[in-house]
Amino acid sequence: MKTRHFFWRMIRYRPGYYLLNLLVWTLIHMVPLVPGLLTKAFFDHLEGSYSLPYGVWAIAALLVAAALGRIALIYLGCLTDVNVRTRISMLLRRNMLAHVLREPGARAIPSSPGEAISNFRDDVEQSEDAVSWSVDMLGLVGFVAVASWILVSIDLQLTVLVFVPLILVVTAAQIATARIQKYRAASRESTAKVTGAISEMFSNVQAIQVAGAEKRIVDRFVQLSEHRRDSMVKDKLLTETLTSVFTNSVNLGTGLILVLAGYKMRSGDFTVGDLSLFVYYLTFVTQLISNLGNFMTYYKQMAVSFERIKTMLQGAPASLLTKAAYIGIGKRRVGEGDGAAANGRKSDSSAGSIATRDMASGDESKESPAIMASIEDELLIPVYQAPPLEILEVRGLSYRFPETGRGIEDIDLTLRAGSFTVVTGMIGSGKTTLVRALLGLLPAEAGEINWNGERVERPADFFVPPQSAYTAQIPRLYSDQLRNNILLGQPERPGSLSRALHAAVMEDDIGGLEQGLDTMVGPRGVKLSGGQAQRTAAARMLVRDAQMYVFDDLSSALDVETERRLWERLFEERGNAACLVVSHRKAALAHADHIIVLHNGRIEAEGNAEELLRTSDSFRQLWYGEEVG
Ligand SMILES: Nc1ncnc2c1ncn2[C@@H]1O[C@H](COP(=O)(O)OP(=O)(O)OP(=O)(O)O)[C@@H](O)[C@H]1O
Repeated sequence: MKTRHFFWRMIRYRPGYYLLNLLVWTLIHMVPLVPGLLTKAFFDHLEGSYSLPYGVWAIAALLVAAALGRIALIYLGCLTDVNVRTRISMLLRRNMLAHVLREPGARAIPSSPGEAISNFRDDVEQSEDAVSWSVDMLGLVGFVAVASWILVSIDLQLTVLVFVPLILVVTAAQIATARIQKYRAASRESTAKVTGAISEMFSNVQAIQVAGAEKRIVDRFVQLSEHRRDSMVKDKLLTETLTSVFTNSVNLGTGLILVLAGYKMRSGDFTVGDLSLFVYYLTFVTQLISNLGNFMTYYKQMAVSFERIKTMLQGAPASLLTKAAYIGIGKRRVGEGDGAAANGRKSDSSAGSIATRDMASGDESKESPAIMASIEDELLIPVYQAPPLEILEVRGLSYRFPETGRGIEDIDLTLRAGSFTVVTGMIGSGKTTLVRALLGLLPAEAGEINWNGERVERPADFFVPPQSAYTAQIPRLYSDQLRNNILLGQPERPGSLSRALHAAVMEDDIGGLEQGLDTMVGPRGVKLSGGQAQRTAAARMLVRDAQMYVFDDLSSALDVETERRLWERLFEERGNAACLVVSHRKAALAHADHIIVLHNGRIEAEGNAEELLRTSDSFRQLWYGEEVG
């Protein structure tokens, strides 16, 4: 999609609001035609070349009325402009957010969170600015057309001189266009780097302190800020230089006209009223030129922002940015996820076909009313309930990180209901990548996943409760009560929370917290230990009754005894659910029906612990290495 299509689609989102804004601002820019003519009539009356029908006071009253009318219109224009701006920026941000939430979780944004914030904030604002400035054009061009016609009928030669600066300025702006884009891209990029560095610093304060790296980090921050200052100054300087070119070329034109008008007045061809009209209209022509320049600048800057936003989409069609959607203001319109679309998905889903569900959940490029849904509707997919798990088969699963070329290759895996499978291997052998690719948190490059023989087309949508639940290697807690961190919006069913807490071996920890489950935890609350955080994440997983539980190195922060209790309890409580566990600890390996040993992203050996101790060197190293360690 080209920038102009993006621009056009933003306008088309709420055409009524845009047209109203256009109308109001066209009137605002056209109204000054009236005081110009009134002023001319006034001076011509004084000079005696024209007689006013209702006298000088009527002119004064009309001038005041025109000024008041314009003030009222400008007030209205501010309201309509805010309405258009808000809707456009909310739509862009909403669609960007919906896209981020639909991307494979582990690669939802291609950059740092700080850079993503800059995309959400600055780049959206830039796009909104360009649309907002476009509404001035019609009124200003209309003003110039009517004013030109009036001025040409008075004096052709002088009128032409009004437009010479205009042509000069447009040419200058066109020449400077390439540079504006370059400087704007550089300044946006350097801003993103600074915000990225701030977010990294804030999230790694402890690591920086223990490494004694404060000075190095601050030096790097200063360097990035310096670079940003440099590129911002260039960007601003060029923008301001262009603005001054716009304004001053017209001022020069005004001077020329005044000189020429002086000669003409001496010869009696030109009245004081004519001069007042020329001078009055010229001010507004100046405004047109600088606004035209502003609009061109904003448009070019928007082109840069659009490119940056597109990189955030990671190859998804840019049309999804401007896809009509409900933004929470006013009434939902047809095709904006009025609930019917979501219900449609639900009923398709309840038919139980994994393939049907996939079609309904949508390919972004096939725009149909069914996918024109609000974020909530789009994310309401997990209502799907697959038939009870009998067998999950993974064939040829592959994923490589583009940055390092490392990952997993050609993985085959079978999980049966009630089974306990452990994935093990040395550090960096691909264990986490395997579970993430299986769950759709990374976009698998090849491979097939079948649930009871039926193909799972979109693992990211499918592998959520009640099909599966997952605990990541590094659990994230929110600044909220412990209870809410575990339930995460799920309604509390009688006994479910206490069962999950028991299975996750958390009762003693809860007893030790002054406010128990109501204790605030997370970044702004009580700091839990690594093991407590991991078990909170396990409880969060276990409170969701799932048919498959996936643990990524759950026990890495647990002592041996707690870990042993955890696996034992899990064994008792899991019912017929299948467990897929990433671990190299004996407590987990000893429970396993089946163990998969990964090496450099490939399956090196598999079997139970006894078999592997006989056949696999790597496995022996892992098994005995723990004892040595
Ligand atoms: N975000 C990433 N970008 C690029 N390469 C990555 C990324 N994450 C992991 N890798 C690489 O992919 C390979 C597999 O990593 P993975 O995290 O799956 O290993 P692992 O077996 O889970 O390791 P660990 O035991 O340390 O958790 C490693 O070589 C790693 O360097």
